[in-house]
Amino acid sequence: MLGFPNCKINIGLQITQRRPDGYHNLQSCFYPVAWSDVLEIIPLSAGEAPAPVQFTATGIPIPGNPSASNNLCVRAYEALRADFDLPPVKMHLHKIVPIGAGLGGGSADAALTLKHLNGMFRLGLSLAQLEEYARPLGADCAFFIQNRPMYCVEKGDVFESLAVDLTGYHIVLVYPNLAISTAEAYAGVRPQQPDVPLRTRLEAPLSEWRHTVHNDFEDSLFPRYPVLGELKAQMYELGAVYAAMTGSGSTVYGIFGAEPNGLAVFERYTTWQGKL
Ligand SMILES: C[C@](O)(CO)[C@H](O)COP(=O)(O)OP(=O)(O)OC[C@H]1O[C@@H](n2ccc(N)nc2=O)[C@H](O)[C@@H]1O
Ligand SMILES: Nc1ncnc2c1ncn2[C@@H]1O[C@H](COP(=O)(O)OP(=O)(O)OP(=O)(O)O)[C@@H](O)[C@H]1O
Repeated sequence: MLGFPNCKINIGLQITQRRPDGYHNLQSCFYPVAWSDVLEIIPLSAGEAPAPVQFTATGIPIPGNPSASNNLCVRAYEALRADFDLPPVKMHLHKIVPIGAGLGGGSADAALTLKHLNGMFRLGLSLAQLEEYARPLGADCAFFIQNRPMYCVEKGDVFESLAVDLTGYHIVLVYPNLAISTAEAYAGVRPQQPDVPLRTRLEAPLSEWRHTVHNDFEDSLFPRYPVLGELKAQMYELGAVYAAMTGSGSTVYGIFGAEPNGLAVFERYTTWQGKL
């Protein structure tokens, strides 16, 4: 089975509280974007399989993950195998979405692995049950089970509906070839309760977001990595209706009414553009 695990952006991100488990409570709109990896899962018969899962990867090298068994796709398989008599499989991941980029790419790979295994082997798991398997794999992972725009709270893995529809808008993403570790980014923030909840700000027209919808990680990361603020300013110079950094960085995105001219300013970086 072949699939295309897509990434996400965060539209606004308020970090409200440090939790006793070391994680942080947050409020954010998670929005799927079609920049994707490629994932293939093929069932094997027991005779052809020396190990339950044979994993290979190509494309962008996955840092800090030299052993295939650490890959989130393999961890997703193992999570299901703990509860089901899964046949052995061969998995190949072609990595395209930048890593340490605030795009949730690894979480997307893991979520699609859970969904494909559920379908291929008729495990009969509901979306809510798949989300339960996703949560321990990463705070972003459960979002990708339903993979639709949602207001995410707590660790980012509890969902509320939100009437934000950006269908038809054009998005440009720029990854400045700078990986930021999620844990390091969280260590630099000072959580606080916002004056106005993000939800209220997102319910106002998109044209107002520029002045109201904020990603709290920008406060600590923009001074440390000036390129991030420069990219955001360039998005507005090109005519973005809204621009921001996604998640814990380092990708910066701009939302435009139509495909903008002048994207050559980003040519030394890794970019992607398309329709929302
Ligand atoms: C920045 C976001 O992408 C926003 O969507 C997510 O909060 C990050 O989620 P993620 O990459 O799936 O995070 P995980 O792999 O679960 O956690 C990595 C590390 O980030 C920190 N972390 C993550 C999520 C969260 N709500 N609070 C945290 O403090 C913790 O130190 C954790 O050890
Ligand atoms: N399939 C995978 N894709 C990407 N990273 C993976 C994968 N499997 C395991 N990892 C590990 O996860 C780490 C990347 O996690 P990190 O959360 O920083 O990035 P991300 O998944 O690209 O998304 P984000 O920056 O939004 O959190 C890598 O250092 C790597 O060791």
